[in-house]
Amino acid sequence: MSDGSPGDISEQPAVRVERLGKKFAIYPTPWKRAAEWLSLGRRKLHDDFWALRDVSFSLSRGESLGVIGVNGSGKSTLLKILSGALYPTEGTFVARGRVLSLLELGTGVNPLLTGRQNVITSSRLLDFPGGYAEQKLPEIERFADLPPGFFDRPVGLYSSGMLVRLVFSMFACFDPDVFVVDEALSVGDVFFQQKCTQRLQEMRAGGTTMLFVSHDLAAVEALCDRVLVLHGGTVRHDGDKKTGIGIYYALGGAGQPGTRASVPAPTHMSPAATAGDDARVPSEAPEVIEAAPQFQPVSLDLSRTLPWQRPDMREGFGTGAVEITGVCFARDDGSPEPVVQQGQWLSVFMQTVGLHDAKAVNLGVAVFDRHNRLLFARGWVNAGLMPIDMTAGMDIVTRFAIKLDLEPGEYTLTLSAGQALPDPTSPIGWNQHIGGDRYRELPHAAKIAVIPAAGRPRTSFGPANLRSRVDGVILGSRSESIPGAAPITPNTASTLTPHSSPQSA
Ligand SMILES: Nc1ncnc2c1ncn2[C@@H]1O[C@H](COP(=O)(O)OP(=O)(O)OP(=O)(O)O)[C@@H](O)[C@H]1O
Repeated sequence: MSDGSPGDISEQPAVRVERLGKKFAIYPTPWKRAAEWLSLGRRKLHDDFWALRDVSFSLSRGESLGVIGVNGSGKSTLLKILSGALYPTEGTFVARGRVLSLLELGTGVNPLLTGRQNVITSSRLLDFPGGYAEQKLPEIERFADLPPGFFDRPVGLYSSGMLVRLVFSMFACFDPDVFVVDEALSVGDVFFQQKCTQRLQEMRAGGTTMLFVSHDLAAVEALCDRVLVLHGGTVRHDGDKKTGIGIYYALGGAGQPGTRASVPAPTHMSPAATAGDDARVPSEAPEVIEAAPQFQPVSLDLSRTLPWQRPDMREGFGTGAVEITGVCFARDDGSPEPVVQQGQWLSVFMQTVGLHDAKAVNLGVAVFDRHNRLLFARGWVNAGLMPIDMTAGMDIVTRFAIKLDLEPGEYTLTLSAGQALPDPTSPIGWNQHIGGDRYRELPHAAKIAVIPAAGRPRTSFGPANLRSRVDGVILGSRSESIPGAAPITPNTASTLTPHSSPQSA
């Protein structure tokens, strides 16, 4: 029940759900449904199934709730009720203001109409005043950033990614009071996902209340203030994210994180890695069972022509004393595709040219995930290279070799030329933070991808494969004091002996 009445909405919860329940009738066969119908209610030939039971919570204006739970826990049922697509069997809910929902993306979009016509039709269906959609059209078209001409082509010709772009842009620009979003967003490419994350954060800051259903815990972390864990249709947790995510894991959630991304297949890659001081194994690290990349300083080989591309400069900023003119990549086999298997190295080459005098230039690269989270940043100063005074016409190529032991997916690179600041307290005399004034910075200048490592057992889960060790020690048999526990025998003890499959160090 959406309550569009004005009043002082800031005082009241934006969404209030009380003892909500949804019961489905499950018929063993279709004819039993027909037979029950023909009996005019005299015979009950179905089982009742409660997909949701006794769910209560409330959300303040501008709050963002992540709804998580294992498959079939009732997440979509809850959000469909709140979006008005399903009636509850019991309980009540109030959502103040305009509720827009991205659930089941594409429903409600007419494939015969163009993107532009769909925006206008949707605004009428949503009861916006005349002229509202026309006024929003430029913003929607700009945000969707469809390939040239597609905004005026029938939506039936769109790819799934283009459809996501259109529908998200339309609903985000329609300024909802309550926005219901689901995993549909994971369909778009990494640039668009980052744009969506940023937009959702702006909407939150502007007072939009959000309900976000996802199995993607990174998205929940990035976008939500609070987490609701559903299990078997009931609430298991309503509160802080960390506890909620722990409960979700304990209930068997996120069994296969991060394997959804679809990225191009790699060409052959040699197993040997290239240089990088990160390959050094700390003294306390265990023996490396997997053939670990060796640290071999490699001089920058510029004898061959590098396949420079122009970086994406659309979001660039800075004083302009230095320009970043090119970016290109090299994998271990020398091929230039920016796609590597998990755990392999990618060399990122950055070309920088001085346009005016620029003091103490520190050149750096940063890796961002699809939720725009900074995963890694490193520049000359971090790597122990001295910043350089650049003059007009000076041409510098930097290679950043990075071991991409990240979960499969797409990532973006930000390239920067900043001004390093002297810092007498730092061991190298320079402030090692990447922040500071920028001669030039190109956010999201290029895209890279990580794909699953073929034929290699997965040695960890989560966004990054951190260096780690796992030890097990049997202290003795306590099976008598633990009811139901199997006794520890020499056989089970032998399972703690490292087996021969490769492990990460
Ligand atoms: N129309 C329906 N008729 C019968 N059962 C249904 C119907 N819709 C959903 N269910 C059942 O209700 C339960 C909750 O479904 P729901 O789609 O809300 O789960 P979910 O948490 O969104 O799952 P997932 O993560 O797989 O999308 C499931 O057991 C599902 O089979």
